[in-house]
Amino acid sequence: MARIRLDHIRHAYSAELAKAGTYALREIDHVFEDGGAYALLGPSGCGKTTLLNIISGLLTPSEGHLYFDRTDVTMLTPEQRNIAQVFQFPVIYDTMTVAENLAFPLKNRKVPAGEVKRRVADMLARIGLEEKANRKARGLTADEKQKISLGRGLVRSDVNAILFDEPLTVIDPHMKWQLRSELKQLHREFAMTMVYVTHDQTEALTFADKVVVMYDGEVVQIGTPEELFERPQHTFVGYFIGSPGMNVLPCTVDGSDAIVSGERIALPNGAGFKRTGKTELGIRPEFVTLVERGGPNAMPVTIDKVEDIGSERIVRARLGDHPLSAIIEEGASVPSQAAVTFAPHALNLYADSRLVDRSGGTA
Ligand SMILES: Nc1ncnc2c1ncn2[C@@H]1O[C@H](COP(=O)(O)OP(=O)(O)OP(=O)(O)O)[C@@H](O)[C@H]1O
Repeated sequence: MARIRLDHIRHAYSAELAKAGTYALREIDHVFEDGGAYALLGPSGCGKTTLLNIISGLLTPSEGHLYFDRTDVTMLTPEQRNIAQVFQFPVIYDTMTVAENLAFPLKNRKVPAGEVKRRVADMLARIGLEEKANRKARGLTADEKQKISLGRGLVRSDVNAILFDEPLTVIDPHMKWQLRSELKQLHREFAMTMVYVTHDQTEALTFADKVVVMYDGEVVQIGTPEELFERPQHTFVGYFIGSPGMNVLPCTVDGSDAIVSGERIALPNGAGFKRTGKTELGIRPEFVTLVERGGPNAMPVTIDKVEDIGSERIVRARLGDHPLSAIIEEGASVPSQAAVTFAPHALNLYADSRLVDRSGGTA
């Protein structure tokens, strides 16, 4: 498999759009390591499919270069790039049997018959279609057809990468989990380079080693699920990952304190910096504690509502004029004169939406 390097890639869908400065991808300069499982995650229109299509060769970028290992593949066709693709909807041959569909990409590449038989049998078991191996694909459900598509994508071992574009959309919800586990297992066994587009955070966080969060035509962070949770590099990542997302509170900075609605909050790293742009303090609801007013560092809040979500409750409150969510345990009491404290280690400071690092600069 291959290491994929995106070298200063930009893309506008027409010369007019480029002239107007409207780029679907504004600047992508990243490396996807050989054997890594990456999920491209972001809201509708952020550029995930555009980026995937540039990797597959369905689109040529307006600017920049794409490398598979050391080979510049920017101008190569999808066939020349030797990749496997799985799309949102099934792409299979209806007149072939399930087994013939799986064997097709292998026979095309002149894989010896014994090897084809072994790999097809293995894949049939993984996608749970052994009993339908000799049935024509035509009569199968959409769900089963998409499993064949997945199988066809995964059956080859000689590809540079396997690209998935929202492949589980048509799959029944209870099967999704099983197929995701199967993908993960295959990735572990064969260390395939996988790039998986989704707008579903659960799907991204359970599938990928590294999640590539995209926002408005840019990659705002590439990180493990833990990194995205603990240190969102951009306020969008904090807001998009987690349920509810990170609280983002407008603030000013005075020395090593942040000031939110007149409340002074000591920053953990004492990051003192002078800046005239927008500054915000990020704190996840998991690290906001509800307390009685009057205690040390307690900041008074107004509670709007408390939502039950099974084993926990979400408290929707306001700190001054700013909405603030806290997660508390199911049985925990909500003080009538409520205030909050923030766990110091979980405070993140942002300048113009980017995380301020320990030296006071932005990521
Ligand atoms: N063929 C096209 N012509 C012009 N603009 C396009 C074309 N395809 C996509 N775009 C625009 O490019 C931007 C990125 O689109 P893209 O489909 O890559 O986003 P996405 O993150 O995959 O969204 P979704 O999750 O809805 O598929 C959007 O603003 C979209 O309107």
